[in-house]
Amino acid sequence: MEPKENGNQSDHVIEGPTNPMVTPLLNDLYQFTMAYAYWKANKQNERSVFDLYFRKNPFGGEYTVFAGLDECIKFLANFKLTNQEIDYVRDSLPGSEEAFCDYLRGLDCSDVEVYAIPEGSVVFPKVPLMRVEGPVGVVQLLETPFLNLVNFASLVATNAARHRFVAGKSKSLLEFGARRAQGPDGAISASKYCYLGGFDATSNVAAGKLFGIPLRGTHSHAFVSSFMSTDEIVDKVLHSADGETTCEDFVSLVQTWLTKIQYLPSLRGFFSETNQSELAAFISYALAFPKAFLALVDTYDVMKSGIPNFCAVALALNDLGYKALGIRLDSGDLAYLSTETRKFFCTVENELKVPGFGKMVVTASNDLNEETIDALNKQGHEVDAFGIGTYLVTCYAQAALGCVFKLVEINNQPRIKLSEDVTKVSIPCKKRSYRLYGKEGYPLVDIMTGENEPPPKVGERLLCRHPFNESKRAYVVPQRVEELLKCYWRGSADEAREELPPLKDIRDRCIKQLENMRSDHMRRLNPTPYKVSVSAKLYDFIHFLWLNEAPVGELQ
Ligand SMILES: Nc1ncnc2c1ncn2[C@@H]1O[C@H](COP(=O)(O)OP(=O)(O)OP(=O)(O)O)[C@@H](O)[C@H]1O
Ligand SMILES: O=P(O)(O)OC[C@H]1O[C@H](OP(=O)(O)OP(=O)(O)O)[C@H](O)[C@@H]1O
Ligand SMILES: O=C(O)c1cccnc1
Ligand SMILES: [Mg+2]
Repeated sequence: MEPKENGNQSDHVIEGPTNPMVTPLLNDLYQFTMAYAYWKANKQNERSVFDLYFRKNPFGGEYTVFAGLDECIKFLANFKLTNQEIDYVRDSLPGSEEAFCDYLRGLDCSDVEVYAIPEGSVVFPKVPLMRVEGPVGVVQLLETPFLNLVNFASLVATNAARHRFVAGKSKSLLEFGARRAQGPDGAISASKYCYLGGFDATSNVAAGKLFGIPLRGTHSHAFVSSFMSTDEIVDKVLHSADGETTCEDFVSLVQTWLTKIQYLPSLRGFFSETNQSELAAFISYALAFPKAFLALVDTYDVMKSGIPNFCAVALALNDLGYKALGIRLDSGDLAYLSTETRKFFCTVENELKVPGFGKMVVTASNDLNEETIDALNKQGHEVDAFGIGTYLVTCYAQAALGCVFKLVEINNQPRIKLSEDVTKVSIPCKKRSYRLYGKEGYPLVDIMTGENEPPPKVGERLLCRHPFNESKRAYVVPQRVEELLKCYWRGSADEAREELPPLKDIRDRCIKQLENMRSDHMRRLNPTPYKVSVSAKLYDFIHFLWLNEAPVGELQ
């Protein structure tokens, strides 16, 4: 097939969502109830526009990472109810007419359009992340699945981005959450979106296979405590890295090194007998993975056993031309232990003249989160990599993002949802949104306009108004204008639309955008809110509609 007009369109079929449980029935009953009632009222084909957006940034921050779009498009492109599903819906709507089943049978997304902000973008409250337009009967059925696909994805991607922010660019961040995640989809989604939000790797093998995320891992305490003594090691042979020499008894070589370290002038008296079952475990791991030796050093005593044992094995490997990778700490005071470990490594490097030994990787894990990493930074530490599970993947600090899906127009008539709580009032109309950049290259403000208003122009002064607060407004002269909503679906996979980029590209976009935010929006304590605004025209219209729709009270 030839590429279509704009050249950035993909010709292939869009595969289904990652999770086969994502079907049209992954929905709230009321969406089907409404679909039936729309159909009964012969309204099902009325052209509707819905906005998907959130109202407040999570984790006490002032930014959010948008994620989940790719899965929404995959869902929509394959939206079709099976006969069994239709039978089940009919049985769930007592008294529904058989002809409704024919309607459901014919339902697909060939008359739906989706405009969205590119996945991996930094986004802000009230600005539509997605604008979904189409026959109200079918678009109503997209609400719950879309919210399900976007809410956790964006929340966990933001959580990952926040962990990255506090850890710093130079640290490796490993997602270790599969065992603690909320079920299988919680685990797979967390691995995918933590990578998107800036993690480097996952321990989750299925996620590695599904999404090409780099896999990383160490070993557990079970492996260490499964060994009793070095007598268990039967095959002690290890060939050198270049294959030219053979060490017949690697165990003895390690033991010789252990004695040497013990008597190093600056380590004399530092440790005496180390744990021999731990030593056996380390030697066995090294024999299995001589090119990638690492060790969990806190099973018995980090400084008196784990670290000396690890160094003895690493030095023996070094004799044979291998470079050990490093250690993992999983308990205790991680600031103190990582610093002591680094000192030990540097002493070995200097006294035994082993270049690079002091630079081995120290990985830390154990109930880590933004706060503990921040505390470690303040104390000073020597951790190079953080392995993070529970707090990251369960989004322990905030349970949900709270994205909503609101009707903003039907049959070309703008609609508004009023609320006592002004933050819950929806912004009506089919809109366009733009990000305006200032002189220093940072984004200054997002602005929403009516669909037919002329776009903001570079160098032209523009009034940006707070959507609900009359006194809050500012003139902006943008140095760059970026239209935020792009077309991701226009009825079929063959119509001109944005590509669904590979996960790695989405991650790169996310990292780049986060780096380009002004630092006061990003700081953890009392960050400055990013401004979200509407054009003067849209402001006036919102308030006109508000007055029109709100009944006037009568005092008695
Ligand atoms: N220097 C530090 N500053 C602040 N928090 C730390 C520091 N070192 C470790 N932590 C955190 O303190 C908590 C210690 O938890 P806890 O007392 O359960 O573990 P532990 O006793 O070290 O190990 P175990 O898992 O064997 O019980 C963890 O959340 C860990 O991330
Ligand atoms: O602490 P998290 O951030 O969730 O990271 C994952 C944890 O999983 C492992 O612990 P394990 O399952 O062996 O349990 P334990 O640490 O509670 O003993 C690992 O040793 C980490 O401590
Ligand atoms: O590879 C690891 O070290 C790991 C993986 C999952 C959970 N805890 C640790
Ligand atoms: Mg643990």
